[in-house]
Amino acid sequence: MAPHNDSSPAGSFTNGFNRMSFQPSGSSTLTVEDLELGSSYDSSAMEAPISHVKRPLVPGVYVPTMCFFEKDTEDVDTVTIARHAVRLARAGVTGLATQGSNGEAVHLTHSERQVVTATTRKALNEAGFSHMPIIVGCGAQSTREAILLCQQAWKAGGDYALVLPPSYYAPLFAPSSQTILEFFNAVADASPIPIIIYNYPGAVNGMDMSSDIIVQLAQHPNIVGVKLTCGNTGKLNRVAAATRKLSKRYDPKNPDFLVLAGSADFSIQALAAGGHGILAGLANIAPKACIKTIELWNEGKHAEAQEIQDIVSQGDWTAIQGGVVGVKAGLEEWAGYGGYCRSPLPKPTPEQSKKWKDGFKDLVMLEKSL
Ligand SMILES: N[C@@H](CC=O)C(=O)O
Repeated sequence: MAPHNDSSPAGSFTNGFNRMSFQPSGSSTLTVEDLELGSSYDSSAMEAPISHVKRPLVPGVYVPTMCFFEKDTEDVDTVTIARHAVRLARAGVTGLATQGSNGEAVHLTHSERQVVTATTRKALNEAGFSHMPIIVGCGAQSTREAILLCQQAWKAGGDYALVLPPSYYAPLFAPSSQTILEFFNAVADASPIPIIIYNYPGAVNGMDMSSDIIVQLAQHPNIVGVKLTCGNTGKLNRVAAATRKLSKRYDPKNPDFLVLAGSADFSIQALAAGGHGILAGLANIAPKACIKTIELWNEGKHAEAQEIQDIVSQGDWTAIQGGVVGVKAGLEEWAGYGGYCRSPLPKPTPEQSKKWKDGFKDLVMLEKSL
């Protein structure tokens, strides 16, 4: 059994149930020509060589970062992307995820996705956070495109791939069917970076993967975690328990298979059920509050953790209702940056912006006090 932070070379970046080698080592460089983006982008992030070092996936708070756009042109705003990544890192989060739901991946071309990831990697490295892992959303409708996204994520400096099941043709197969099993196994076989399963029924035509299929997939040597946005803590408990048992030498500080709550509003519930942390959009607004909730729980200060969780859950209700538009409006109102989502997502009216601002107020006050 090899935990993630063992001293193996950057060629065996896998879970410990069944060790195999996938991760190519060395370095890669993206070029503007590769990306065919034109001249409006800051090319420095793409042209810096990206060295692929091993960044362990440990328990904690992971943030699916927002993607930012220039107000007039809707071009990717690399300056704000870099600034936001560094702000989160300085707040103490464990890792970042680009191209999650909050990162508007569905609004980006493949090239733009690489720009966002490379910009984030470069910003973290330059600010002294070169150890911090980046997870990259790589879900796609075909197995072939998902593999391509994993390869591009690796090339742009991503360490792990967050993969949703395909869903457009969902009526043709069940969420826990052989088709889904084969999809994840094929992507994991071919991906140069380890896979984290993303179970988010709301984003994929209602497809809700069962604990049985997740545990089965967890035994693939290149599948190393799950983000459960389904909010089902019973499922989370079953997956955490089964993967713990599968582990030959379970280390809670460095588990072979990381089980993450997909929303901040069930952080302590997930920890109580054997989970290892969160990968949650609300941490864009209040990273310290999310971290504090988990720290207090892990220190056994359950009443204090519950108090903070109460505020976090209320804030998350605003994020859930406002979605990516509301979270961006909250950032703009409280942190002075954020801007708008890419079209066709609507720009909030002044009344809506005030509503989202007020909805995050208690959470932001808590955040500022930490
Ligand atoms: N509510 C979720 C949305 C996606 O998983 C989050 O907090 O990130």
